[in-house]
Amino acid sequence: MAAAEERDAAAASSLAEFHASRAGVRGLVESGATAVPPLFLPPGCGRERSTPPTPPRATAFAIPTVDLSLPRSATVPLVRAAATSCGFFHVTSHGVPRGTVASAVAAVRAFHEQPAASRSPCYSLAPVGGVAYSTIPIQQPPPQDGSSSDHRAATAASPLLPWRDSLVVRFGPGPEAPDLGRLPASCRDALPEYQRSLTVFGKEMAGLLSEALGGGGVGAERLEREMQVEGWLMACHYYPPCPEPERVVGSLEHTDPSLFTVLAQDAVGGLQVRREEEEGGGGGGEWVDVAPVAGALVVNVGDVLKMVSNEEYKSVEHRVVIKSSQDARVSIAVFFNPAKRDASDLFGPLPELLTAERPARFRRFSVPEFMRSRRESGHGKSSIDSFRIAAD
Ligand SMILES: O=C(O)CCC(=O)C(=O)O
Ligand SMILES: [Fe+2]
Repeated sequence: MAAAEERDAAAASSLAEFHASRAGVRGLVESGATAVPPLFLPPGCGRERSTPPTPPRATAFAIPTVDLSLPRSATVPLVRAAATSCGFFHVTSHGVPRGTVASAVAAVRAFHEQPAASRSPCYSLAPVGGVAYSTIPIQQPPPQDGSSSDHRAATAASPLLPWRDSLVVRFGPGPEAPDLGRLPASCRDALPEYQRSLTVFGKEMAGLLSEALGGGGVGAERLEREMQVEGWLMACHYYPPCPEPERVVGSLEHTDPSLFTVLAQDAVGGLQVRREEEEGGGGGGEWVDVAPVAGALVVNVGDVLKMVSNEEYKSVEHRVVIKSSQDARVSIAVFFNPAKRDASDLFGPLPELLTAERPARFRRFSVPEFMRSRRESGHGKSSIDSFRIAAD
């Protein structure tokens, strides 16, 4: 066997061994690991190099805040300014009771911190009964030089794991509730309650994002009508403390495929967004921390809304770094996606946004087509390039 093939085979077998433990990254920490196994080291950041990557520059930048206790005449322009500039904002006075958020975050922590024997029956890379607990391998971006014709095969040959375990719960579609029977009692109560509360908040957010589009030309129900916005997919992340935090990634840089995402995070921190300097962004902007704000939820625009808004709104790259060798971090992301998912349900820039000066920048697409493109081209911002209409 050639050396490269041997390395790939060894990596594939350590990945299989890791999944077979069914205990996640937390299992490694519990077993007393003092060094990070190679599976978690991004190429160029430790596998071949002994020096750690340069940490991001500390920047005094805070994402905007939208206070929903203000009158609508004030919140709509605030949402517009935030979604068109940095694509990420904090929302306060959002109507989701503090206790509901705190109970959900505590329940997620409780799930991940129960003994391995209790959480391992849920370990699965594919959702069973709407529930999956696993360390989801990172799909790495394809090489820039186009040398790999089969990106997925290349990714499978050099697996990379995030320093994160996730409990993913799908609450819909359909009347059937997810099977939460194997989760601790705190999760069975707190997660559905949080999801119900977020559904109400998500509708309000969809209305605001809709009304803030096109400088007043699009009605508050427009997105809801077009896309039947739903918030059924909940990713409950747990980032264990890491003995070598600077060598791992909690989440590789990516954009969200959603219309928009709502994130609750505890006080540990680690989420970073890439600031884009100019329209279109060169991908070279600096990384800045989204410091946790007590009581606030984070909202970010996803790729689908970026395209539907004809790029008025920004879907910004973000990532998670591990800050601590002591504290585990918990976050809960709820993805608000279009409910219409058939190949015949086409979405594209809303016609009322299009003018001679600003013609459609994206062609129409269906959700399955969009998800396929994302699988093929990685989770970075280039995944929507295949829908872009070239400017003359
Ligand atoms: O944990 C976080 O702060 C971010 C999670 C995230 O970006 C995602 O689930 O898409
Ligand atoms: Fe994300």
